[in-house]
Amino acid sequence: MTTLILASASPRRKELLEQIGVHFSSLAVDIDESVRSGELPAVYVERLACEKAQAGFDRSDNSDALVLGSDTSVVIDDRILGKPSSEDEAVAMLMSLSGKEHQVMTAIAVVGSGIKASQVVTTQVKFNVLDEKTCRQYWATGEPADKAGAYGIQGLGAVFVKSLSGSYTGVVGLPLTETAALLQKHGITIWHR
Ligand SMILES: Cc1cn([C@H]2C[C@H](O)[C@@H](COP(=O)(O)OP(=O)(O)OP(=O)(O)O)O2)c(=O)[nH]c1=O
Repeated sequence: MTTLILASASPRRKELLEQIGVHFSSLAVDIDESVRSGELPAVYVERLACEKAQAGFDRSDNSDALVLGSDTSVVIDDRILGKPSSEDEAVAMLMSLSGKEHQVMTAIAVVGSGIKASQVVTTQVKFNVLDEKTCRQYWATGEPADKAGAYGIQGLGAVFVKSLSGSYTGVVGLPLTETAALLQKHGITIWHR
């Protein structure tokens, strides 16, 4: 049986993978997350997911393991929003999403011996109109700091979301339908088989 390693430090990704009954271990990887000049958002998230999976495979001492990596970015008008590094940046990100539709792109990638596969899952999210005071109060809760686009749909940030079309779990960080299919294709068992 192939063993699975999740190359991630994200508690959300761990919880999501546990949710579908997959057995795995985790490994934190550190890669350079800078965007290359002219790099398209979908190309960027897919490259990062592949680099995380590859870094996990290189670090693991089990060459029979399959390593899963993932990356999430919020995209508004083709601009990539990663994690905010300050209150002002978070407020600017949230205000740029206010009253508009944006995309959340999450890429998943697997790397194993002779295996390299990846996929990007895009979800459309419409935001309510926000005001700056609310954005500052939201920053003070601590929730936005470690999240792409400075919000968490699974937390207090749920009140900002008017509608969504696509993968809810993809927005949280790991699109479960596509992840289950990718893992099963490479010999990993999920809850039912
Ligand atoms: C939009 C959105 C993002 N996020 C999170 C998902 C990701 O964990 C994070 C984006 O950062 P990532 O760089 O994708 O991942 P990470 O640094 O948290 O973890 P890893 O170790 O796997 O690299 O934003 C939410 O939790 N909820 C949301 O609604």
